[in-house]
Amino acid sequence: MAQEASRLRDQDDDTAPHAPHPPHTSFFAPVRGSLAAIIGLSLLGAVTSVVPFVAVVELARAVLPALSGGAVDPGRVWAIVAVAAAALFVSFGAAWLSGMVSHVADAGLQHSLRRRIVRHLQRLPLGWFDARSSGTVRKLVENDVVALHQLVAHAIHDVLTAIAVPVISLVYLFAMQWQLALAAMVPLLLATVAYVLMMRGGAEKYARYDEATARLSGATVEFVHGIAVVKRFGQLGRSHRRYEERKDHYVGFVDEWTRATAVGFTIIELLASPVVVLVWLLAVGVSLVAGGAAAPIDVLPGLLLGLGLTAPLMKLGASAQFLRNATKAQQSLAAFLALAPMPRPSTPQAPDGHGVAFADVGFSYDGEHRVLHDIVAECRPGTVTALVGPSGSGKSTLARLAARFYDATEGSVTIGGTDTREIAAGELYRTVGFVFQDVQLLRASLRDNLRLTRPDATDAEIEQAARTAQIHDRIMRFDRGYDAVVGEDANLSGGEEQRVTIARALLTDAPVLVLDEATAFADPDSEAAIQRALSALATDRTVLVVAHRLHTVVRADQIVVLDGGRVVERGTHADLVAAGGRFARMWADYQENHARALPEGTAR
Ligand SMILES: Nc1ncnc2c1ncn2[C@@H]1O[C@H](COP(=O)(O)OP(=O)(O)OP(=O)(O)O)[C@@H](O)[C@H]1O
Repeated sequence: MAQEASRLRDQDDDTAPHAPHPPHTSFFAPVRGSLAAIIGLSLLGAVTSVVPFVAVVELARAVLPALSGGAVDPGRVWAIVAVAAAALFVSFGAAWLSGMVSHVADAGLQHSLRRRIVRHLQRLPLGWFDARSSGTVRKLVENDVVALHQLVAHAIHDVLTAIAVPVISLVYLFAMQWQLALAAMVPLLLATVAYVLMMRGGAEKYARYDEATARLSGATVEFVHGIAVVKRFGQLGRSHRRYEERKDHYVGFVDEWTRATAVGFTIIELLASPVVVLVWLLAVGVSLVAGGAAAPIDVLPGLLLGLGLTAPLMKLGASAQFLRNATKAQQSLAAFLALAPMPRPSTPQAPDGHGVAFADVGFSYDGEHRVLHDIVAECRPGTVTALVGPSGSGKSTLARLAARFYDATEGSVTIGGTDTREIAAGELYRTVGFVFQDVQLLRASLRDNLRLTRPDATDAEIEQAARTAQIHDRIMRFDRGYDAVVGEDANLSGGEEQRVTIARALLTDAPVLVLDEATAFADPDSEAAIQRALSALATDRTVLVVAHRLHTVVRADQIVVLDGGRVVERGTHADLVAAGGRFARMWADYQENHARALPEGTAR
């Protein structure tokens, strides 16, 4: 087990495993020794748990002669009692030890698995997180790992015991009195047949059950989360109806399944119940004795051990559910760990400067549909480049390539002349900061949120960044100022949250900044504040902004117009308007539609 501990440590070693673990085989490999010990101990526990019953039979044989005036051998009686006591002791000890070993192995396995998951998460392309909710990650780290816990810590021991005890008992019974042994098998076989018949099509039923559960939880989350939006747009009835429909579907399915299996379960319970088994074995035993096929003492083993044959069957049913969950969890963990990590450079290079250049960049998310074609663009340090274009033209995708959320499928993205694929991840994240539409503030103080990417920032630096991002005054209006906790006493509007993230980006000191839809939530007042904050960001930095509202890019040094994943125009606002092309038409439309919404002082 010391070796196992070191193997688990090796798996956790952040520096070691460039070599990926083969996903399927390696889950349990580090605890293989413990698993063997659990199996051995469970079997030992099963064998020794039968011994006291055998001892009772032998004790009866030893003392019965006394009833007919015969002599009892006290030495033999004590020997039997000693064996029974020792077996009981070993049986309990083995069960205890097996529980200990399995829980220790399980704790190590969970720890190692969680770390593997987290480490793998760190290596996945950032784009993977774009397309997934935190629920996906939570399911992997929590539910799937817990499903494996049930397997290692409980199911292996339970299943082995549930199979081994009846098998050992039957072997003993056949050795003692085969007719009664056969009779003892009857309830067991009938209950097994009933169970198999009842569970026919079980895989499909479980799949439908899982689907109904997932649909119901989806509808519940949608109903609860979206309640404000839904109410506002008068859709409460519809959302509630969807929830009701899914709840009815779920309840209907469970009801139908329960009805279909209720009779079967009752029959199994009856067949397995001690009273029924006892009456059956007594009837068979009495008729065997009456027919002269067995002596009364030969019936005793059947009565004692026959009773214990069917009970484990019930346990097996519950364990089967654990095994099913563990198999599914193992599959989803294996699929996750098999995801290709972002390739790491073998000899990382540092960028020389912080200009960003796209050279003949092509990109496809799925390997089939190209969303960017032959993009050539250069963003010089100290300038703002705005990406504009119709919805779906590839603006966000191009911006994300600069932050290496994904790697270009063709061509290259360079920062300071160095291909982003050749820059070490830490260096790249220090170089490129991003503020995306999906503002992520943690449930922590505003101060901690601001210095998230630069933990050593001083209070003065934090305040300076907040002032530049036009959010300092708002923060000071909270009773606890910078110590106010987001979501507790610091409740911010969408625009205010964005200014906090801009302040955070300012503090990061990243020389390249990628901003996507940074003004999406803003009202006209906070939008003007955000514009001032963005201008502050641009000083000495290379800034790439994905812009929807064209007035926000009037002052950009360069506007790159995308359409259908291609660059169709580029230039300053004045150049492009004068050229009378694609941008000029977009600008004219925009002015017509938004003229009244433009904040004061905006170029028109
Ligand atoms: N994670 C993804 N997986 C697959 N396809 C994607 C993904 N993200 C975007 N796309 C597709 O790539 C194309 C470009 O999308 P992108 O979001 O870059 O455009 P956009 O110009 O930023 O659009 P919008 O202005 O609507 O945000 C679209 O066809 C979109 O459906």
